[in-house]
Amino acid sequence: MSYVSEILENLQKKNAHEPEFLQATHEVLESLEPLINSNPAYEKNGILERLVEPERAIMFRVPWVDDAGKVQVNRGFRVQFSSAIGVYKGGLRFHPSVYLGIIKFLGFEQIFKNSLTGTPIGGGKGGCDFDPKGKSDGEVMRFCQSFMTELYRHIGPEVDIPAGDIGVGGREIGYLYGQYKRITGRYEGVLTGKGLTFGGSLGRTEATGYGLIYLVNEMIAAKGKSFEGAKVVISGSGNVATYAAEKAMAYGAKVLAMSDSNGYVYDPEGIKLDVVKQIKEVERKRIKEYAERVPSAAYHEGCREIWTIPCDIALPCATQNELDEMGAKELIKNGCYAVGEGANMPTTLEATKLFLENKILFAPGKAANAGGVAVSALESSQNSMRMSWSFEEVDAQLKNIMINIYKNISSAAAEFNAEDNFVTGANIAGFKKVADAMLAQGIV
Ligand SMILES: NC(=O)C1=CN([C@@H]2O[C@H](COP(=O)(O)OP(=O)(O)OC[C@H]3O[C@@H](n4cnc5c(N)ncnc54)[C@H](O)[C@@H]3O)[C@@H](O)[C@H]2O)C=CC1
Ligand SMILES: O=C(O)CCC(=O)C(=O)O
Repeated sequence: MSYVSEILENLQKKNAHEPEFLQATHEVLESLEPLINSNPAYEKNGILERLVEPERAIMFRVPWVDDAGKVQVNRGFRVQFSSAIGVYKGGLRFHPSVYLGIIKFLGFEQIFKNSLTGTPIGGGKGGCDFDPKGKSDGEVMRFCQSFMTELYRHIGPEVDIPAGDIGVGGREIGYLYGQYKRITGRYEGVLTGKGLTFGGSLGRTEATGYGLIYLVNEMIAAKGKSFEGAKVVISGSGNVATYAAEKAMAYGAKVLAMSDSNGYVYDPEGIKLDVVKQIKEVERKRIKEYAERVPSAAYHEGCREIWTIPCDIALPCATQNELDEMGAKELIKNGCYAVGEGANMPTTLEATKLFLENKILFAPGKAANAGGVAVSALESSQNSMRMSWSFEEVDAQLKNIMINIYKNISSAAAEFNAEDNFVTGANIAGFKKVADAMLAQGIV
């Protein structure tokens, strides 16, 4: 049995109840096989065994009192996966589906993504099975304060720097930051995605979505295509989806549809983003509202059918495994030529395989959505220097980082005889730097 197969078998035995973690590790390890086989030092030093086991996984009780005076208890997590190349860095997700397996898959992906950014940050992720939907501001604040009352002892600007993810935006980061400061008495860059009045970076809100478009633009330009006049379908209507839509439109694309976990809206005249922002960022309502406000749009129940809309470019920006084999078949049948993952692991393994077999240009999340964490790293740098850069400066650095990521993943793919397979390219390019740091640091 090969070294990689042995690791995969052990992973399966030890993590049988964590399908998302198994999916993420399988995808990475299988594509690393040629590199691993050509470098015996990786096996000799147990690089893969160590890489698939988090350095530390913290699980904790989060008690809080709701508006009716009832005590509620949620389960919180922080998985500090790898510090080989820098302090742990990765978002916090507040969603009822959160359990250890989701946080481990996200933390594992984060290791390679953070490495690809070219900035010195290790991989981590955290979250809670708390559902912010339908909660009052007071409830969200009390929950965040309780969450931080445990988390604060495990994080710090030289240790672990959390940020946002699903269900954690500016409001939540503000409450978390306030509680950290109150407990520790320290004003420091312990979180990113902060408000602009207390150490946040211009451009962080837009970074993941804009970064996705910068990377996809490079990928399609290499084949003589562009966003100008392209029909684009984007799932989700949160942070990543909104700013991906904004930049795609700025590049001349028409965004035909967006969604949330209940359904999608299709607007053949092109999505009006100011309406989406009002509904989602200000009123925190469902995407269904869009069709009630814009006459050219129609609402459809069920979010998976969004992929039946004919388009040139598909951007899954909502959540894991939202684009399956059925969706992939529809997209391919309707002439879609490029897919860029704004979300983390939104495409199932079977759908990814179909895209690659059919020569669809496919940008995997760990490369395509790395712009968010890259600008988080820029926010940390600004905090350390006690400086604030202009939007233009941050955006120019983001663009540069995304262009470099594209160059690195495409040259890694070519080097391993997998031209235009950016899944292999991203895994190999992200892994190399981490593995070499692990080799240099001994068995730790
Ligand atoms: N916020 C960031 O900077 C980064 C986020 N990501 C990833 O991007 C994805 C989206 O995150 P955010 O936009 O930050 O979260 P968000 O909480 O702002 O938005 C999530 C959106 O997805 C929708 N959604 C949830 N489940 C859905 C489903 N099954 N089908 C359709 N829509 C669904 C929600 O209704 C919401 O509109 C996640 O996978 C996250 O891990 C990745 C890199 C950075
Ligand atoms: O900005 C960050 O530190 C983390 C963003 C994130 O969670 C992600 O890249 O998935």
